[in-house]
Amino acid sequence: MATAQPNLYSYPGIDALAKQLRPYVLRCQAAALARHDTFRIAVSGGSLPAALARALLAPGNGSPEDTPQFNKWHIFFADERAVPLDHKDSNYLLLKEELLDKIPAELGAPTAHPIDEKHVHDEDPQELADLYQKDLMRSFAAKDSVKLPVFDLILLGCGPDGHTCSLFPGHDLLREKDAWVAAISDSPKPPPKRITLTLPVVTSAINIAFVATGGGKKDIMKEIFDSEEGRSLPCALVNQGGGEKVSWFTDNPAVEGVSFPRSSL
Ligand SMILES: O=C(O)[C@H](O)[C@@H](O)[C@H](O)[C@H](O)COP(=O)(O)O
Repeated sequence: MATAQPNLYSYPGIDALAKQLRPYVLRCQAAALARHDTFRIAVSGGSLPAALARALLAPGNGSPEDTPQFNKWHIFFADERAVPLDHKDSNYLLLKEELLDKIPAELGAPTAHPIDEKHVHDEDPQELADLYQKDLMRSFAAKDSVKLPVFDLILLGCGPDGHTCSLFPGHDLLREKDAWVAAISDSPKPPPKRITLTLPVVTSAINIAFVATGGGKKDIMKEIFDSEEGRSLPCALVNQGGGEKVSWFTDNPAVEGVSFPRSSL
């Protein structure tokens, strides 16, 4: 378990947040391309795709450091709902509409890794999770040769109950140690059937970033950052497991009243 603290950044609003999220993501990109000439990331649903698009689709200064090289990106899903890819609840559809469809051709096209939609209507989403894990194995080498996939960056949201990915407070899935991808059939946030990266995969990433905005988040942010009782919340477990690899991009209303010290970039 990591000992160093996560970084908590706070900005006046979503525009200022997006301006800082962009160089953060692009620094992660540069380090990943230097390491293995590919940038492997995982993204969540909710408000995250729109924030990411606001950061990355803004005009840059044209320098290589400030330019997304999307043709080197492999985008996986931190969690996904067991619905067809054109369903309104699909995180893939959300990312496609918010970001993928809007990337100018000259920036190249990322390789997206959606779920296998042939299995979205199965009674049990386990097959969907197993197939997604196989997709990860193809990208991150066979599971036997690497214990866990190491993403260059995982981008997460924080639910009002402290969930992240589809890892919900008090759920058995939080104890999963072996699987890379797990199935859940009783998600408290609809729709109930989903797949999710597991906690060990999330905390093994080289960089982990949360985006949390709006006054609706301030109570749960206090629990996650300031209270003992909040230590078992999924977001707090990511903080404990990821330590200084974790960065929170928030706006001021989301962290109003939070005493945890702010970092600056
Ligand atoms: O597919 C999902 O349901 C999400 O991945 C989920 O974990 C989300 O990130 C949080 O619920 C925060 O959502 P907001 O960013 O919309 O608050």
